[in-house]
Amino acid sequence: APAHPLWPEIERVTLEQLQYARLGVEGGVWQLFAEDGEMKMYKREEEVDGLAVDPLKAVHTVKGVTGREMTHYFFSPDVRFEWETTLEQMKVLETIADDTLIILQIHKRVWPASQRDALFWSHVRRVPNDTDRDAQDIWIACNHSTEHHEAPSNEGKMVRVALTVCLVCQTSIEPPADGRPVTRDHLTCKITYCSVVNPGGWVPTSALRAVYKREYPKFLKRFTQYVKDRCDKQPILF
Ligand SMILES: O=S(=O)(CCO)c1ccc(-c2ccc(C3CCCC3)c([C@H]3C[C@H]3c3ccccn3)c2)cc1
Repeated sequence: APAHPLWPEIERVTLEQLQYARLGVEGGVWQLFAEDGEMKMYKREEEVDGLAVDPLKAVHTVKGVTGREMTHYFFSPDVRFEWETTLEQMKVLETIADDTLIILQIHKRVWPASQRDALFWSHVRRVPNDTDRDAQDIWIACNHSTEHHEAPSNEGKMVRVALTVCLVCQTSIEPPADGRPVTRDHLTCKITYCSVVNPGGWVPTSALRAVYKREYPKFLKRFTQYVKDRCDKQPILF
């Protein structure tokens, strides 16, 4: 494992997020707030210091792509502006490894909130499926707020959000009966997207919840469609 001071935290948070995502939406604590075809979005209403910090969990099933492809495009900074419509600026501050970056993002102003930025490490990893041997490996991408000397907290300029986000993907293959090669028609990717965003500064709770309700479904729908379009007619990456 790379000898970087953040590595123990990256390892711990990534595996914690994997377990958290795999809990699914049991227990009746999750409120379904948006549905679109296979995509179901749940939230829990929580406040920290009077700020709405509503954990979000979305489950979705996408045909024709693998978990490796889905998490690759989620992780890759090179394509982020192609699907992240709320992004204004992005800078890779540090490349810790080819699967681990530190990124500074400035998001567009989302009325009535003032403009915000996010500084986080971003990591993607394949996790062997420990429960089901003949299942495909699980892929996880995780973004978690961090500090960095090149992005000092803004001393009053921009509000910095704190976030922990994960995208966990499990691919299944329905093999063609007659032993023909596997094509994208035989692929199904089950996705769990989890996010906890602390807005970092005052936003009216009702307004923030309205923004979440509008932005998250749009975001996940657009992102998954982007990956399907990118992968269509391309060789499958397992
Ligand atoms: O999954 S990622 O890592 C993808 C890489 O970009 C991610 C996702 C979401 C955010 C984010 C950052 C700021 C806000 C708010 C807080 C107060 C005002 C802005 C929100 C809330 C508004 C919700 C939202 C959800 C989805 C997209 C945009 N907006 C979300 C950041 C990163």
